[in-house]
Amino acid sequence: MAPASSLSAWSDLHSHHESVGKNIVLKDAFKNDPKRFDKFTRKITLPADISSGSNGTDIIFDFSKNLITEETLDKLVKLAEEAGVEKKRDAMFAGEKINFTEGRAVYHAALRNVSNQTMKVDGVDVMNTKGGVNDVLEHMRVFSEQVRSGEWKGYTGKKLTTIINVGIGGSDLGPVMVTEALKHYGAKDMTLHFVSNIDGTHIAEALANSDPETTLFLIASKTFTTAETTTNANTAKSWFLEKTGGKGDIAKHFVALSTNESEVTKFGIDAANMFGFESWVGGRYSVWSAIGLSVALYVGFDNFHKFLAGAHAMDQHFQQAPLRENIPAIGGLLSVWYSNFYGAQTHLVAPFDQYLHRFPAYLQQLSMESNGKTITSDGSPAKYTTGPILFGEPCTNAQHSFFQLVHQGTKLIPSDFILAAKSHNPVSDNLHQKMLASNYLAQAEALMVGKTAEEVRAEGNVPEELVPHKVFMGNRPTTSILVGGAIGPAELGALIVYYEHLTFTEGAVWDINSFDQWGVELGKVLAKKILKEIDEEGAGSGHDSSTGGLLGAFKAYGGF
Ligand SMILES: O=P(O)(O)OC[C@H]1O[C@H](O)[C@H](O)[C@@H](O)[C@@H]1O
Repeated sequence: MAPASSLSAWSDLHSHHESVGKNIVLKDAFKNDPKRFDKFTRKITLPADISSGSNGTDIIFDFSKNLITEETLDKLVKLAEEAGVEKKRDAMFAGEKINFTEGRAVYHAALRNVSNQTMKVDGVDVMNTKGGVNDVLEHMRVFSEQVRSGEWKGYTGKKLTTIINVGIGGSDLGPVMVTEALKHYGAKDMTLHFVSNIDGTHIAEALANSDPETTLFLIASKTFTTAETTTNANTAKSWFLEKTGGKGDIAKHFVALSTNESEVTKFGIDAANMFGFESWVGGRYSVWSAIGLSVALYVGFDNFHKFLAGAHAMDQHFQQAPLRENIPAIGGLLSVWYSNFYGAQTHLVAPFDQYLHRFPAYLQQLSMESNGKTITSDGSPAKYTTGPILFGEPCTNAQHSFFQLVHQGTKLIPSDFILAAKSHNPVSDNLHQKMLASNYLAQAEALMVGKTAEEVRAEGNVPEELVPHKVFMGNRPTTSILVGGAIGPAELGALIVYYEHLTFTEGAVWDINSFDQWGVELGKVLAKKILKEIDEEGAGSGHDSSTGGLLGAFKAYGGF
């Protein structure tokens, strides 16, 4: 494929931005077109049997507060067509090796293919082959039901009620985010810990309150070679063997979620207690795989299955809807519009939902590890900016910290706001929910309409020198996502996949490989060298004076 900037739709969008885009005044656009909301809102309805309520949940994506006209959308769709977004999407769903730097298919959609359509990689049916998607799901179902019911017992015959997931990156962020988001559905007698950091504090704190007789360790690592995870896992194993006086049965208390059977067995976990997946599942897309075992244990397999089914519904939408109606494709194209034509550098995601408090952290890996790339498909550097800096925090908290910059700073920050119409906790007669919703609506409105100097003056009693400080420029774009019910497993699955395919669309337009992550390697290699040097005499070798100086100081102060 060609670099995006060589496409004719790209230059066309540049002229369109000059003549139309930069002159759009959103509040006027709404005044002039009473149908703007309808024109730019898209909806997906989840099947009733997987939705959180008794009817199928609608999820509304209101794109109308974005800096677009109908013509802009047409031109963005044209860009997607010229960039081959649909072709690339179809290649992904056909199991082609679109991860071209690693020679791998990108097939996480197979993990949530609950309608069991035929999906093949290299001619092999990945759904029904031995050890394939359906076999692993069945293994997860049986195991999670045994643990939850107490049929699976620890070495002294007790039920396992503490789950410690040891993993990092995609082997951590998905499970953490999803178990937090679905806490309402979680087993009340279960305590979960997620140990990711190599900082010994993380594992120490998790072990401090855990009882080896009732603790289950999930060692989650696609490669089973990640330094943090193998080190934390070994520390956990030593703790377990020491606390049980060597009587503890590893087979009852340790399972592995991995693609690497030989490393798993070397670690001492029986292959029978390994939940596998394939190399075509990228780490940041692995919560749908065996890596999601903590989710299945916590919320139960039926709910895990609904989570997959909600994701599948969004996959089907992405595969089938024409680009102009395609929700994730529109999300991705808007991101390109702001990044490449308005010079926006960031993307804010603010869930108005406490259960989604780790959602932005999860999306950081999804977005930035996927599209934080410079090199295009022909090996040359992109002549345009790529992946935005994604950040966020739940609201209303974020309003009281960094929203100042979003409202009055010098940067354009396209923002997504997410709200569920129904709360799982409608306390105080829904007062909290109504206040939450009023903020969700008010923030998007305030960012859009702003406040002029005349309006500030009209409020009266404002000294003239304060007027400019109280002006809000407005015209700041937001996408409002409204879940027409409560966020249950299926709704969450669909929301995640919206962002997955939004990220896919961006990468497809930018002509980069969204599925490798070479950028994380250099630091790992240097850390290995320095680790050795900490145990050797001196302050290492071949370093710049800053690194060498700090290494020496660390050794002196730390007593190494
Ligand atoms: O699951 P693992 O093989 O242990 O990998 C864990 C993580 O580490 C790597 O450095 C990658 O950047 C991530 O994409 C991955 O999710």
